[in-house]
Amino acid sequence: MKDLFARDLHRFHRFSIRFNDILVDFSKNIITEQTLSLLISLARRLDLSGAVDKMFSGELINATENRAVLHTALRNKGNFPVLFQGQDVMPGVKRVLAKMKQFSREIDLGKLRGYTGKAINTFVNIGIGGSDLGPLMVTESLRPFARKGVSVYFVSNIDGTHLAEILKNINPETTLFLVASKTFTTQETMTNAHSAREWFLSHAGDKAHIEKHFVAISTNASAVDAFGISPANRFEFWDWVGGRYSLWSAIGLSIVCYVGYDHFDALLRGGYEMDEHFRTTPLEKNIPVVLALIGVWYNNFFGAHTEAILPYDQYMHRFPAYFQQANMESNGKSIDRSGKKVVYHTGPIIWGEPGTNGQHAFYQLIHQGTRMVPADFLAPALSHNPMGAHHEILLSNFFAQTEALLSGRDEQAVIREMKDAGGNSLSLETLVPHRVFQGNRPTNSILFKQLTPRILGSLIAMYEHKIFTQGVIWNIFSFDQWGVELGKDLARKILPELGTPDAVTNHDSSTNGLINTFKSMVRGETWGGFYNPE
Ligand SMILES: O=P(O)(O)OC[C@H]1O[C@H](O)[C@H](O)[C@@H](O)[C@@H]1O
Repeated sequence: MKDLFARDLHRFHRFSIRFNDILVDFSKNIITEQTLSLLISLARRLDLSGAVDKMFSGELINATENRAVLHTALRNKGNFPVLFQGQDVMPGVKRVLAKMKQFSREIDLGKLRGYTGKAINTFVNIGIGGSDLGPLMVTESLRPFARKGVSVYFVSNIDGTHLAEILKNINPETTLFLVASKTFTTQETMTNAHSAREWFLSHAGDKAHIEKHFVAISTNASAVDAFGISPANRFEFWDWVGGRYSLWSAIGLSIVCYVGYDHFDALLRGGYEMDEHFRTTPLEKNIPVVLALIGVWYNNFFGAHTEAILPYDQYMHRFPAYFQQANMESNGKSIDRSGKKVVYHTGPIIWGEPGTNGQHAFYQLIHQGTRMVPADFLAPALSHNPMGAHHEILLSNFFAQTEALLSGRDEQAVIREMKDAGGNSLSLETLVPHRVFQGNRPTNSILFKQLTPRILGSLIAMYEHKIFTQGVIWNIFSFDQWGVELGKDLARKILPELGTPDAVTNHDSSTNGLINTFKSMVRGETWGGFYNPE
């Protein structure tokens, strides 16, 4: 890469794209113009543009679930009709948005009141996976835009500790629970929702009060009824919204409660703007496409296993976790669209933490480890919390890290520096190889003006379309998630076994041993060695 930069003084201009208030610099990659044009030919050969049209026009591209993939309709600010099976989905989308807006107004006006007449000021989203990570990541990212005096909590884990710790902090009189589940059958969410309802009733007494304290967000009207939430308190969405792409739907209600409808609307606008960019920009200048192709380049030609997402913004601390689900659940597949096993690698492992924390934790491996870790660095030019030199220090680290990863530090430079610092010849010899940085480690830098709802919307949609593009290249179905089923099925079978006094013998010896030791620990037995079925 260093040579490529030396040979071409305009490399930054050639390999970066500006879109609204976002700059995507992909020049610090091991690519030339030829690399990109070959990768773009690959995308053309696989008819990426045709695939994009199919998604936006509501074809059943989620073939293994026989569903369309239309989360883009949820943020369709162009107001053009979006047909699904011959019917325009936009009137339904607008109806739900209007209901969310009205709900937001009622919060603003203090009209949303609990069973004792006090104003609701606490919102607890109960959901998991796509019904948790999206709204959680967005509310965290948009904290500077929060309504005054309002708090939001997220309960996802089936571990009772998650709910219990939140219940300690909230007042049933002023709390609204948002039960968010596409299917309304997810074990964790339904268990948490029932426990929250019991807790609420233990304070409020009368079941009639539930109406003021529970709303549901779901595609499953009858299950919502069965839970005891009235249709007036149900916010609907549709099968053509994938769980991990659903924050734009009514699943975003907790975002609306926390930051208000107008900011949610700006988030949708940002998403829409990126959709338009993705739909209409030639592949060479198309941000999600270029990022996707660069990802394919390392994944399939360099053997990179992972991709790091490193936001230099504390508010974005859940951004890597959100895209861990979006990406790994979408592209963690090994069967292609014709049902055959793929003969190449598909989705990478996604991980990351906010900078600069990561620098003091795992960057050592990124700089000097044996594996290539392509990394995206994201940072805002302006902080919401200007405080002394904090932001300049933060950004100096952002710039320094990608520069260090590109340039490294060779032996001569290490020796020079050590001599300048007065090292003796013995320490020179032993230490030099350890202090050399090879460099040539790829990064994308995504610099944006400020973390606003609109820019956040664009950044989320950018990664969504990157994932989509890679799914097309790898010829896999990105919108199903059959891989989460087996564990769920087995847990359902194991659950009743945990309550019986007898030892289990019907699993492999490890699983038997673990279950039986668990039972013995719960019974308070003293340690008697390993369980032996004989
Ligand atoms: O929204 P729900 O129906 O409760 O689903 C919640 C989550 O659980 C499933 O297991 C899927 O893996 C996720 O994609 C989904 O977001």
